[in-house]
Amino acid sequence: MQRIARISAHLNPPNLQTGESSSLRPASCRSKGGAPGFKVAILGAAGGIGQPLALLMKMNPLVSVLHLYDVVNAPGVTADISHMNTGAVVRGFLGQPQLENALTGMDLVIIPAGVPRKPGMTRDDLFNINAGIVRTLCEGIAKCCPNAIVNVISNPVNSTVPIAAEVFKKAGTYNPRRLLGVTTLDVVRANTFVAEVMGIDPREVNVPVVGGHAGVTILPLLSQVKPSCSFTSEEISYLTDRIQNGGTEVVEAKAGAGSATLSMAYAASKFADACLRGLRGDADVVECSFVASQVTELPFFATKVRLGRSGAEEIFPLGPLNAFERGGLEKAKKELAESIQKGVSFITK
Ligand SMILES: NC(=O)C1=CN([C@@H]2O[C@H](COP(=O)(O)OP(=O)(O)OC[C@H]3O[C@@H](n4cnc5c(N)ncnc54)[C@H](O)[C@@H]3O)[C@@H](O)[C@H]2O)C=CC1
Ligand SMILES: O=C([O-])CC(=O)C(=O)O
Repeated sequence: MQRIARISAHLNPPNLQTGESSSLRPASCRSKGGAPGFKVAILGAAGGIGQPLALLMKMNPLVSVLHLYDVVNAPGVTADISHMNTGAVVRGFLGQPQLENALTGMDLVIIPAGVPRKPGMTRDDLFNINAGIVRTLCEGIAKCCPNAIVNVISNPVNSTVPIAAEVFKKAGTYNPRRLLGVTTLDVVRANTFVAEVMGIDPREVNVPVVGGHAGVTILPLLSQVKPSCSFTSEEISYLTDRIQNGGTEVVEAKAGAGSATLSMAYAASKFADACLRGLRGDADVVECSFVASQVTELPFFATKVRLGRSGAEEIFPLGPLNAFERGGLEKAKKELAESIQKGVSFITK
């Protein structure tokens, strides 16, 4: 049996369309579906974020089936990832005709599809291309896996999440608990930069970052850092600026070759893992996310949320803010209101 498997690996190259091994493979070697767990799809899986994210999700023991969808290169990425000897069964899907098969039966759909920034661009400059991509993908989700949890990574998140919500409303499948904008990278950066300033282990730091995911809408609540720290006003100004502009720091360092991909894949996999632990029924799974919210007068806002079997089951209030943070909140809300409206109008106009 082992010998047959070894020989078949040489004789049966992966299917060029899907990256799965061909039907020439002996029946005794058919995939049995791996360990029990959740079914996860990554849309945009061949991209800068998609590839390392696929790697990390293939390593996640909560994942039993991993679908990798892209409009280019999905078979190659799938063939490569599928050789990892971890539990998840990997299948590849290439191009729009295969979108529905990629989505059918999924518990969690992660969307890093779309163009990234180049130096000099804002995230909003990506709207014209990425809005249409997110709309098409969400139409597929509404049709094929309307109960899936959806993690939106594609920028501008402040607009793409409202776009997704409007697509789901139109299709009659909208459940605000299940639509989650991924802002985890802001928290990951905040934890790292605060730990550097304080000279402590970044794994022990937790900085709530609220608002949205662009410039001044990224609002780190340094007064609520755990373990509790006190900062000088110079440190507050340095940290706030570095956290708000962390994305631009990477875009400039990559000098035209894209934006954050590796730290983002780490952040997306951390957030997806939290969603899966919530789906499994674990208690006290709390992460920041950009969600439908009544914490402010805006229809969407990022705060800490508790993730459970039905998605974002509890949305936590902002907590006490100091004067600096209250000022930041007003600036964040002004820009967020416009970005949210722009996303809504893209579908409803
Ligand atoms: N939420 C966040 O914190 C972050 C968001 N991003 C955003 O993530 C997005 C992706 O970034 P990268 O992976 O670096 O870009 P990339 O260009 O390397 O990869 C994007 C992938 O999406 C695919 N794609 C394009 N149209 C598609 C469609 N209709 N269906 C499926 N796949 C499609 C492309 O073929 C490509 O493989 C960008 O919009 C970027 O701004 C990036 C970093 C952090
Ligand atoms: O800055 C960008 O364009 C990508 C992004 O959202 C981030 O790295 O936070």
